Amino acid sequence: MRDILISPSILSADFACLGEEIRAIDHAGADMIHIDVMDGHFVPNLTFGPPVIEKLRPHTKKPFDVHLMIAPVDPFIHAFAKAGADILTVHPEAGAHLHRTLQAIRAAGMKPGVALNPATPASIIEPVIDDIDLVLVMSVNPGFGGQAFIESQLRKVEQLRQMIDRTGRDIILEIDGGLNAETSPRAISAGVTAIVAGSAVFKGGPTAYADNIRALRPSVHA
Ligand SMILES: O=C(CO)[C@H](O)[C@H](O)COP(=O)(O)O
Repeated sequence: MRDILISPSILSADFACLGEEIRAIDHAGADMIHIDVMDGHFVPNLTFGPPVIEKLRPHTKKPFDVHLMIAPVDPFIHAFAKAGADILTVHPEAGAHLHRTLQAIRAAGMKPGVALNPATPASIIEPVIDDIDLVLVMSVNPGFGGQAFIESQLRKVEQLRQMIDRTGRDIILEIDGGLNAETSPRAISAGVTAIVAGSAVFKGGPTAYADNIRALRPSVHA
């Protein structure tokens, strides 16, 4: 049985009190904090950048799992490292030099990750698999919380599970979009080791967060 990490997406948190929200999900059992950075160009939505992340950093010791939905990425890598990102995940669709970007993320002291849009094949990972610590399968088109899970992404998870197992390395296989108590066990059975969830964690307010996180982490034998 694999340990499953739960990484609540603060996209669904109350932006007026993000520090309190992060403390609440930390105490409720989150393993990482998933932070969605959107630029209104690579995706049709806007969130925030390094200055906000830097202000959030003192609110928890849990890793900041930062998903960049921005293009270009390279000019901002050092700003995210300085702000306190632990994992920095980028899209191959966002730039021409994925390998160079991943090297720069590691050189800046962070763990590099690659995110795959629903229409991007698993095979794009092959040439860089030795350079990454995380693969993020987007099970919705990125940009918004609360969308329906795209079933075809489970097949991609199975393909990536085999590719990762062949490396013998402990690469996190994460899925994001439409995860809830029904879809999460199926993603875990397909081979993910980390679940990102926004609306399913933040629904019901802080008193519900612990139960909501527990519901995403059933015991599944892999
Ligand atoms: O990256 C994202 C959108 O681009 C979000 O993390 C994701 O959609 C989570 O939201 P929900 O769990 O409500 O589907």
